[in-house]
Amino acid sequence: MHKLEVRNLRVAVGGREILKGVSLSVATGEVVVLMGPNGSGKSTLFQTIAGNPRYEVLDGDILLDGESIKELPPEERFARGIFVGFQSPVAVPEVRFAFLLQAMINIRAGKKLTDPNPQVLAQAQRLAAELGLKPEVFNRGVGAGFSGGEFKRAEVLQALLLSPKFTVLDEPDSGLDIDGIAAVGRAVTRLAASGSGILLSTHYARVLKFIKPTRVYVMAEGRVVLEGDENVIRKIEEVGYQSYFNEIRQELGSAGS
Ligand SMILES: Nc1ncnc2c1ncn2[C@@H]1O[C@H](COP(=O)(O)OP(=O)(O)OP(=O)(O)O)[C@@H](O)[C@H]1O
Repeated sequence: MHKLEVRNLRVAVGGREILKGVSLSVATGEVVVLMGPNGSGKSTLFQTIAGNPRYEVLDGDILLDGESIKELPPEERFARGIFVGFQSPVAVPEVRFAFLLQAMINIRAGKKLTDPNPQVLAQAQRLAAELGLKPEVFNRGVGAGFSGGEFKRAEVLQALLLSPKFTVLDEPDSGLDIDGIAAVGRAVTRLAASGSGILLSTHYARVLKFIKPTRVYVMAEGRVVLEGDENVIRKIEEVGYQSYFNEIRQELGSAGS
């Protein structure tokens, strides 16, 4: 078993402290869901896990199997098995999507870059069909003219092809049609069953139709304020964040009085 752990992480962006001591963990085979109101810091956490240099770690740590990775460059984190799919993926139209897929496989295997090999392409085509992606995307530039939904599906395809130790997905269900949500949900479940540890953020309880979370964390204002199971997601869907937070405050208040 492998473990990815975020420990008391404080992170600043553009000189402003956004994460104010976040702790959470995910083990291989788990599906961990991260929720939280807009602006609570979920994407900041994911960017920091990926190693985006614009996100300055002020304190705390990110540990892979107990070893700090917070000083490692993004490509080294990736090579060690951490795949991060972003909320708004970046297009790189100059690079063919098929080439990117082969490059990822080679980097993970510690090999030099090569042209796409036929087996990889065949596997990618099968996965694309499952995810409802048109096969022509492989000959297009990365993200070149991709719709929002195609971008999300393409990110999940990369994860399925790589079978990373950890798959970190920022709102993989946003911008997808119903079939897309189902396809991505099935893919996430399959990734976890094959041993990848999943950390994903979402705003919607509809994901529960397709995934069974091991654990749910809720962030607010740069902190993890709640940890629980899928009932937390149902409650948020039912009453919204602020009412839920108020309810908890009241319960804590009456317990303390
Ligand atoms: N580059 C930046 N410069 C300054 N502030 C930033 C920057 N990036 C993010 N922030 C701020 O950090 C806070 C957290 O943003 P983040 O995108 O991490 O939230 P989120 O929980 O992912 O939100 P959402 O659910 O809307 O995607 C927000 O107040 C945002 O404005």
